[in-house]
Amino acid sequence: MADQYAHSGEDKRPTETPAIRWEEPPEGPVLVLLDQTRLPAEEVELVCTDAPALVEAIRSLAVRGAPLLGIAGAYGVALAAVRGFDVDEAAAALAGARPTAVNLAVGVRRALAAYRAALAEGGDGRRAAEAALAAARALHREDAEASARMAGHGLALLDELLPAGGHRVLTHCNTGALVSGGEGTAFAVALAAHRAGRLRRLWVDETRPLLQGARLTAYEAARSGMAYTLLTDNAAGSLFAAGEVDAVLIGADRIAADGSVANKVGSYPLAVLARYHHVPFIVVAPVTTVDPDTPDGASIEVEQRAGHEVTEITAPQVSVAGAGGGIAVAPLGTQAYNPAFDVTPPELVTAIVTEEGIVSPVTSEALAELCARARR
Ligand SMILES: CSC[C@H]1O[C@H](OP(=O)(O)O)[C@H](O)[C@@H]1O
Repeated sequence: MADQYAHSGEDKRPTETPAIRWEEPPEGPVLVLLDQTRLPAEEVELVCTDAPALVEAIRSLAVRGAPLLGIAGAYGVALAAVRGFDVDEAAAALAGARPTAVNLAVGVRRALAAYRAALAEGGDGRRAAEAALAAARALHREDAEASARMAGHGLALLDELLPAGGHRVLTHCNTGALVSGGEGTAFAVALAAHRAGRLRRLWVDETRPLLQGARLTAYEAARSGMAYTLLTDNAAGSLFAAGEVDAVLIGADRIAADGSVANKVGSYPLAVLARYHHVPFIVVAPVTTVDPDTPDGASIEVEQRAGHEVTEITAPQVSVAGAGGGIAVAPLGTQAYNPAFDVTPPELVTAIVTEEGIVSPVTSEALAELCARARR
């Protein structure tokens, strides 16, 4: 296929503004988020001063993506603590803001444990708040380090599995710096391949209904200078049939103990296509996304979102028209099925890449070891 959509440009930071940062202005500590619902049209920041504001930002996907949700959840606990709110109440609201990405509960749990441990050791509220903040900062740092290591492992796997020369990789949803303390998960692998001169093309699924691919991955890919092409989700099959896909790289929101992978809806059909066309289907996720306490895919709670996300087009540039704030593309009153995620069974997963290495094939023994690492 002609490279008519090749894009060349210097390798810039995906956005000038970090996805999340903790600030301590004179009026008191705040959590500053890059509002991802406004991208790619504009970089707008949300300033959260309490947990309810952060819960709303999580629910609206102003802040999103499993690893970043974990970091945000941990900072949210610290924010409640430093501002003297009820920390247990804040932690419960944050952990319950979205059900599928296990990282959110993990991040909240880490900061809450640090807070409670400081109190148990006789520390006062201020000391306990500092402990929660330190736990959030540590998770932020660890995720950035994990992202870099996953990128290295993932590129090595692509080089091992695929013929020499440029790799043509298809990805779904958004898994770059906007979901991470670093450069992301699956997108970080594509970025590493690009920087090594071994990415021939990144195929970007638009990812209906919220268009994380079209709005966010295309934005990050453009700024990186890599060759990328956007496609509708329903066009992926024809790309496989044309032999234009060498590997699929996706992220994850929860990996169950049996290796089932919950990820953005549309991931499971890609796994079936990849298997049918003998293309590696590679999941890239930090160990914090592995959930030893969820036994299998059927046990994963898949978030069901509002129907208007399907029946209306809601993008930063459009004006208000439909009930949900977008332009109605379906008759008003149309009911819609809108699962935010789907679950891919382990037998369709070629490899799971974490910061600790590559699990392939996905055997019960390898999964048991991965789960043990997740429990540490
Ligand atoms: C690697 S985390 C990114 C992950 O999160 C996305 O979901 P959402 O945009 O709803 O937060 C999607 O599942 C991505 O794979």
